[in-house]
Amino acid sequence: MSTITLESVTAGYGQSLVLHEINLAFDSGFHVILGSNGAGKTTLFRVGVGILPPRAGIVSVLGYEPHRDSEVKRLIGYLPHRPSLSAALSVRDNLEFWGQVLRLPSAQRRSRMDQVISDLELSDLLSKPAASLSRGQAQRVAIARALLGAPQVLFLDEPTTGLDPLAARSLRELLKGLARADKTIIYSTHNLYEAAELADDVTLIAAGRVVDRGSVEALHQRHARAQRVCLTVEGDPRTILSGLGYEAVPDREQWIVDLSDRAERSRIVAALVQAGLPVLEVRELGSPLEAVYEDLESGGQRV
Ligand SMILES: Nc1ncnc2c1ncn2[C@@H]1O[C@H](COP(=O)(O)OP(=O)(O)OP(=O)(O)O)[C@@H](O)[C@H]1O
Repeated sequence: MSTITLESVTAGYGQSLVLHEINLAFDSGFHVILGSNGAGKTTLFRVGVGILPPRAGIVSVLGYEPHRDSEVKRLIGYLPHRPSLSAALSVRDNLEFWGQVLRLPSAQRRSRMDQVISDLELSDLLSKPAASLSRGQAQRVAIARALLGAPQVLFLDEPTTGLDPLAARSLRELLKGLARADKTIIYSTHNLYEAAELADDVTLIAAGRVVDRGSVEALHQRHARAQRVCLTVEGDPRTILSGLGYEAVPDREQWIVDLSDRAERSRIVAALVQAGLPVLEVRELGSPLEAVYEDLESGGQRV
């Protein structure tokens, strides 16, 4: 049985339904959820951690129904979209308090606190009241809190939001290590580079429905049409390319070309070679998920 399963799950707020007939299963590894603002990612996370009961369908995490079995909440680490710390408490007391909520025995609480303080580089912040933290500092404390119980399952809703580039990188490395150590990580982000770097698989959500799921490569194959490439060519390719309907923009020794379709790559390379202009390199620019995302947003292929 998978660590997390959602079967025909429907969920929403008041009169409005947000998630429709969601069927998903996750095992250990890194699972990225992608979708535009309002697509339903945070709602999916709330259902997954048991804060929002589904209207219909079955949610199971580690064999429990999270909205019914409060025990499972101690086995799940959750970073909400807008994490709230206890403003008047220091960073240390926030973590200490959370360790008590999780009912960690005191020796384990101390060792886990030491671990997350080191992992999230919080030692200089421990005596500061949470209210005085910068946004990125508060985010690091909230992530530490989510990791405190060494949970088997992590739901992290845009965790790198507000982190500076080095803190974001060190968090990504930490989480990659956890995914390798058989944890199940459900992760939402709007950063497509980050998503492509981390994901074992990506779930695409639009208007509360799962529209596709797969590895970055598989999604790229299925969805990416337009492609921006960087060509390294011996000579000036502009005349040949303009004959094929493409504009080449010079970029130092290389040329940037926007292709309307991936399949055009081989056509332009063949035309250049035939014209006596050897092509030394064709490199796709940007994240491979960019074109996937564009296709998703333009209401492209649904599966
Ligand atoms: N507490 C709430 N009450 C009513 N409607 C809500 C509530 N929270 C979210 N919604 C609505 O549910 C829909 C999905 O919101 P959700 O926060 O799940 O999207 P999201 O994919 O996480 O978006 P974002 O990328 O902006 O964080 C939106 O239309 C939103 O307005």
